Amino acid sequence: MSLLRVAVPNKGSLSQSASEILRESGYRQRDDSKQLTLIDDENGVEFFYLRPRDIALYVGEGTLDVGITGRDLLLDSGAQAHEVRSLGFGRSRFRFAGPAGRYTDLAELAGLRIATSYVGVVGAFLAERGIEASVVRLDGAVETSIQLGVADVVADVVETGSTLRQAGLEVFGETILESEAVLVTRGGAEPPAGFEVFKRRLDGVLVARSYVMMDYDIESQHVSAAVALTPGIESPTVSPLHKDGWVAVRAMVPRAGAQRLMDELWTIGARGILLTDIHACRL
Ligand SMILES: Nc1ncnc2c1ncn2[C@@H]1O[C@H](COP(=O)(O)OP(=O)(O)OP(=O)(O)O)[C@@H](O)[C@H]1O
Ligand SMILES: O=P(O)(O)OC[C@H]1O[C@H](OP(=O)(O)OP(=O)(O)O)[C@H](O)[C@@H]1O
Ligand SMILES: [Mg+2]
Repeated sequence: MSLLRVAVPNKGSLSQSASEILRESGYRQRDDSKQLTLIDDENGVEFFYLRPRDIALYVGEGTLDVGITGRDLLLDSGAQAHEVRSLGFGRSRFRFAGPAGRYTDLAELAGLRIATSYVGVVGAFLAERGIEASVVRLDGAVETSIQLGVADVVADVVETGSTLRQAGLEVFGETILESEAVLVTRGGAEPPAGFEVFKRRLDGVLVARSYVMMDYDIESQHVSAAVALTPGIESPTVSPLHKDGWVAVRAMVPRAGAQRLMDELWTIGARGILLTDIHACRL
């Protein structure tokens, strides 16, 4: 059987979380950050640890079947790879920034020097708006380029904003793009063998991360009100209790807001309300 070839970020912000979700999905992952490839025979997958910036290119060329990278890096690459689903980690925004208080509107970019590591994203944005500006390509630490006189503004990934603040810079104009880690495959091609199982495993972990299992007991007369609050994914399980007139209800509920839901259930008479983590699932 041929192995599914999967690209995983070897360094940077996405690397650890990418390996984590793969581990939770039941795949082997490297223990040594210098390891370049790893074969997980039992699961029919070979992992290639690559720079996240290069991953869309390998997948777009069809050299590798699937990759985990950032949406911003995928768009920047211009590769023939496409986003299959977002993975919920490595969230950031791509923004323009300049000296605090200097600029307010992206129309002011005309004629300026813009430092960035994302030449593709910035070039496409300027072309779309018909703004003429020069782009200075840097590998990293772009925030320092203004102070050093090689650029007037920067376009970069912003997460907490603390790097910008430290450099005395401030974002201006609207957000260019919202990024997070994404799963990519080759655009327009048939999904490779083994991909459906791989994707279903990751989907299972993502659902398990965003849902919890809720159990409670309630008098039968209140069960429809309670079930309206906890409809579950398909439908909640309602089982009889030994105590007459009472039932036990079990349903998956979104993790966010689960505490509020417990308060509401209590108010309508539910008791013995329990929340438990789900580790994986297939829905
Ligand atoms: N705080 C962050 N800084 C940089 N990139 C981030 C951050 N949070 C999420 N990301 C995402 O990580 C990807 C950048 O990958 P990259 O390999 O450049 O990592 P990095 O965190 O910049 O690490 P390094 O600069 O050490 O290589 C992008 O998709 C970006 O949106
Ligand atoms: O908004 P923040 O939370 O401060 O994060 C954003 C900063 O983090 C990244 O830099 P990184 O540490 O990857 O260094 P680099 O510029 O050398 O890539 C990114 O390029 C920003 O500079
Ligand atoms: Mg970086």
